[in-house]
Amino acid sequence: MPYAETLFQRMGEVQLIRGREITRESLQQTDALMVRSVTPVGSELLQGTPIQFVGSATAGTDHIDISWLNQQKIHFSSAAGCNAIAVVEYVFSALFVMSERQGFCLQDKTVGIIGVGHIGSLLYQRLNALGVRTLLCDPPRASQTPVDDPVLKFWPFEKLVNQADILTFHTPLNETGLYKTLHLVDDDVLAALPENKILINTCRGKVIDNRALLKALERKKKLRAVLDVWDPEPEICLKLLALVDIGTPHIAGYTLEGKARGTFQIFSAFSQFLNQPQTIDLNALLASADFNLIQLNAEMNPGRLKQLIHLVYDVRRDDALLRKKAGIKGGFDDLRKHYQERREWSSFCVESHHLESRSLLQKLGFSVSSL
Ligand SMILES: NC(=O)C1=CN([C@@H]2O[C@H](COP(=O)(O)OP(=O)(O)OC[C@H]3O[C@@H](n4cnc5c(N)ncnc54)[C@H](O)[C@@H]3O)[C@@H](O)[C@H]2O)C=CC1
Ligand SMILES: O=C(O)C(=O)[C@H](O)COP(=O)(O)O
Repeated sequence: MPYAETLFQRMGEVQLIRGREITRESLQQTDALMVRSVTPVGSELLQGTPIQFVGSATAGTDHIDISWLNQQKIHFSSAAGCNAIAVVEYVFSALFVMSERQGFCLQDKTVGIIGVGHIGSLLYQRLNALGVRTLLCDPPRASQTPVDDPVLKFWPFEKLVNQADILTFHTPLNETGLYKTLHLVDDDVLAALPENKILINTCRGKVIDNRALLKALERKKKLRAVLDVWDPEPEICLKLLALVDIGTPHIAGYTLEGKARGTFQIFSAFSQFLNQPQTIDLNALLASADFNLIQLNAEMNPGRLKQLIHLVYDVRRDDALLRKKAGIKGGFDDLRKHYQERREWSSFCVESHHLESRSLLQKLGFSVSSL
């Protein structure tokens, strides 16, 4: 949780504990608890502790028993949308790797986005800017959007699965309920899936039944998978890793900006909870990126865009490291803890003579300037 110590010590004494090692005993003198996704928070951890505030510097909240916290009148705050840009940039990097390996052009494919919240809508915007056809599926939003809304058309899951060539998942993990996402992709969905689909999962491992996916990939069905999230983690299924095209250790959201925004969001919520609101400029705290200026001396085209995107972040780096370390005990967590700094596209300024190239890059989220 970058900057956590610097920020939270403005409010009191800070104790740092590893996320998987927090115990009830260690919280006996603690007023507020700030976690990330690896710490389950509920009665087992907090019953009998003086905790009054819980913050999670993450977008997902499935590790938090929110209804128990509400019952106990423990204030909870998470970091909605903090790492949406990071996940979208990860998906772009993976899409370009797959297009190169499979020899297709993204503009000839249809991308189905399942879950159109912070991440899904930004992905939709950026794919649109690139002229890639997208189909959207988000039943909770569809139930609130007027059916005749000309801008947003939501597809039922089964229909979208058939129509789209690439399926990318951006839902929360809902274990039960009307909008359950647990094993949204199961044996039945995989059996009915037409050939040559690409599945990308960057939301939660359990949204795809990993046992069913392994079986489908073993049957050598013409199916491709990109997995950042696994069931289980951190000791992932090595057989599954061997069969996916790209496998990474739950780092899709790990840009420095994304993580820092998470810390800032819960810090800001905590300072308001204490009635001591604070104004802090995130950009003033972030160090400038190691590289931040790129000169584009030709007009932007798909090949150059792929090169540029992989220059900034190439998902194959994380895939190679995971394949090397996943079999070693603690390897998955180690890669996450010592993650090599990754920056968002906006931290790179692309200089170009071409107005159209600059306009496209700007829509995609790069900073631009004219040469
Ligand atoms: N791999 C990583 O590092 C990261 C993973 N995540 C995961 O991605 C998830 C999505 O993140 P955000 O877009 O920020 O969340 P969000 O809450 O902004 O959006 C989630 C969207 O999914 C929709 N949804 C809910 N149930 C659905 C269903 N059954 N079918 C289709 N859509 C459904 C919601 O209506 C909402 O629009 C998070 O909950 C988290 O689990 C988020 C950030 C980083
Ligand atoms: O924000 C989320 O949701 C995520 O999945 C996180 O980015 C994952 O990172 P950790 O919280 O496990 O460090």
